[in-house]
Amino acid sequence: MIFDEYTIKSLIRPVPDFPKPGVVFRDITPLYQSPRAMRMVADSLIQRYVESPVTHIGAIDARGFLLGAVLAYELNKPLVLFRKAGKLPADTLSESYTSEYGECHIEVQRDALHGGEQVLLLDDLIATGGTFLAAARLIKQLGAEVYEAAAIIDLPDLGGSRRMQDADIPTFTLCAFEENE
Ligand SMILES: O=P(O)(O)OC[C@H]1O[C@H](OP(=O)(O)OP(=O)(O)O)[C@H](O)[C@@H]1O
Ligand SMILES: Nc1ncnc2[nH]cnc12
Repeated sequence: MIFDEYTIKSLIRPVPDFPKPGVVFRDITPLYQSPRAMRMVADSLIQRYVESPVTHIGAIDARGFLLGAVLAYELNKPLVLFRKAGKLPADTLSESYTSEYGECHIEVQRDALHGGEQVLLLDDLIATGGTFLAAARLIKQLGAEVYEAAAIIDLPDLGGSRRMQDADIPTFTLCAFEENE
């Protein structure tokens, strides 16, 4: 299906002052409720990575799991979960980061990667970049590499995509919103 940025953006709802005053929350639930739009999103990502050397899909808790599962299924790759603190059993590695709403921790199981893997990291949105950067540090600690970090939405005013560029993490997003959009 041909990607139509206008359709995708029209299905992302700005919610002022959620979850706290001053934050414009970009709500993707209308997008997930549109099979046609979700097919556009999934098809664009599948096309982009189908011939790539990606060996693993890394999906970020929680909204990134939805995209991650689709991509892992379609590309027939193992799915590695990056979860909020305290959710993963067995031996884990943890990284802390600061998001738009506060201090957080993200974890991965130590035996999820063994070294040399090329990981496609997926999430719904880049804001400060804290989450993607923390997941990228975990991937590096396990001896693997981020092939690319991909999301549906970039919020460039929050500086995340610039921080990721500064950290040499290739980044791909399907659309962007300026602060006043
Ligand atoms: O670029 P950042 O500033 O790190 O922000 C982006 C992250 O914030 C949101 O997750 P959230 O922590 O709200 O969790 P959720 O997916 O469980 O709703 C979003 O899904 C990203 O994971
Ligand atoms: N503004 C925002 N909208 C939706 N999810 C977010 N995660 C971090 N910042 C966000």
